[in-house]
Amino acid sequence: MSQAALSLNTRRGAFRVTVDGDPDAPALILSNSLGTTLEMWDPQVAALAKAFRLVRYDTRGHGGSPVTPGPYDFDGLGQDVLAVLDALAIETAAFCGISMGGHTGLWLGVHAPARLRALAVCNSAARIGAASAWHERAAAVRANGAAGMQALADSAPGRWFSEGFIQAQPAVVQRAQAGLARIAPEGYAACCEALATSDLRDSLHRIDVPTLLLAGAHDPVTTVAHAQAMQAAIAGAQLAVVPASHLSNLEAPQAFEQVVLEFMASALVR
Ligand SMILES: O=C(O)CC1=CCC(=O)O1
Repeated sequence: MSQAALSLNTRRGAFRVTVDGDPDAPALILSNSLGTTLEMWDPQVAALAKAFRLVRYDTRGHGGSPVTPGPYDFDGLGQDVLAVLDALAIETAAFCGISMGGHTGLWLGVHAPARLRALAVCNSAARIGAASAWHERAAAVRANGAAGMQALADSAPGRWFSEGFIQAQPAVVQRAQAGLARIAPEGYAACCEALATSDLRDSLHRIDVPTLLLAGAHDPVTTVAHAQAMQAAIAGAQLAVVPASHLSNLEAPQAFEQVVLEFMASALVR
């Protein structure tokens, strides 16, 4: 049973946060993907909170965190993480993020390495998608509001899950779609614009924290090849491939948890 979400006052606004696990354990902060909230991590809470002081937050523009007008950028999304850590008096933390959340982790690895003990970048890339496609998506959402979010939710299963999983686990898929339909259009659009403008490919070589790159074997968005390219650029980075599509923590929760926990255990004893 996880703790109720709280509204955490930080220097960058009031973020919706949950904190589970032993307050004296090492901190691990989890960062959600585009169009989801901290609830995306519900399947992982029991396993991860046994070993960590587990912090989850809604990324800006999502859930109960500030929906400030866009565009956003990853300097801002990364500073948000540091503000959450500061508000909780956490000096250093391990970080795990999926997709947009993983890209936020890459930004932190480049710009705030002193705050990170370990970095798990899951289903992500140093450059996610094409700028023009993100700008088009942002414009469509701003133009169509809630109906635009519903259209994105209708098309989400093919971006997020493999066909077999969609057939086998319709309740999980529908819950994720319903969550996406509830995201504020401006917050979603503003994050699309952050993705449009961020390219960390030339900065990855600066990351020197222990790094895991977790990819989904069937992910059509951020592919195994994207993870391999990041591995080639980040010294000592580990690569793991799990049998899943894009939202791998939902599609292959046990494999996801095992890979992340094994990586964190080895990284945190260094
Ligand atoms: O388009 C999607 O929903 C997939 C995705 C890209 C970045 C992200 O966080 O999710």
